Amino acid sequence: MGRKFFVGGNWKCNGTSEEVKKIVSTLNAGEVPSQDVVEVVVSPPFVFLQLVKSSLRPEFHVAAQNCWVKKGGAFTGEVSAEMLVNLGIPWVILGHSERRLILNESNEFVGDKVAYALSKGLKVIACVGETLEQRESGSTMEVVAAQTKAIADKVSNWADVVLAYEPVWAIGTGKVASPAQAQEVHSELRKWLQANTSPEVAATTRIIYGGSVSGANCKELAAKPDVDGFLVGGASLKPEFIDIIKAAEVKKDA
Ligand SMILES: O=C[C@H](O)COP(=O)(O)O
Repeated sequence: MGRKFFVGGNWKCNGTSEEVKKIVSTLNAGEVPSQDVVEVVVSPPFVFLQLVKSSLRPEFHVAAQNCWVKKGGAFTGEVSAEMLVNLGIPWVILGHSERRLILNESNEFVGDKVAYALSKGLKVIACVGETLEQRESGSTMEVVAAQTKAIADKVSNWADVVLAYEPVWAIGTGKVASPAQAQEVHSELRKWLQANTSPEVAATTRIIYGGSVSGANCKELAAKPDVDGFLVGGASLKPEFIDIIKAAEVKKDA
């Protein structure tokens, strides 16, 4: 199938330059599986992207946490896809639930952003996920399918997309989805891709899990067949991120 394990570290709105340097030196010193086995991408705030890019070990890559929905111009406070490309930033996270829920980014807006970023040559970590209320009302699949559809409607080439399933109730709460819960949604998302894009896209697109992933729970999650990696928040700021990267070995041995 060839889905290389993918571990993203989303640093969110955290860090001083001193802290960032410390995290980078921990990452640089970490013993991790080779890049044939795992792809690692860390996502510092915009202002630290260059610092991280220039000091991080070369086999790890960087991602921005957002970009503007179309060509740059009179959009105060925004950063365009063109700027990221110009600075050699290969990845961008789009549709994170913190942006969907706090900044009111709609499914369609996220779909437009993903399509525009891809058209400029960026690779995209596209996030989907349900709230606790939606899960409890039984609409998890309906919600994540609608979020994925808004992307699929505008995107034909999925080769540069990693789909991150991040249940909102698990983000930053310490309440991780069980491996079975993650597997269930990932498997349904893969079925959705099979039915609505193509069997090839379904078989090759990496679907990663995010929400309170830690050094302690990552191996069990990684053992599930449709969990192709992680998008890690809080733990990506800590040395245990190295242990999470090492969870890729679970797949190698599978
Ligand atoms: O993008 C990462 C997710 O929001 C997960 O964050 P967390 O690992 O702190 O729960």
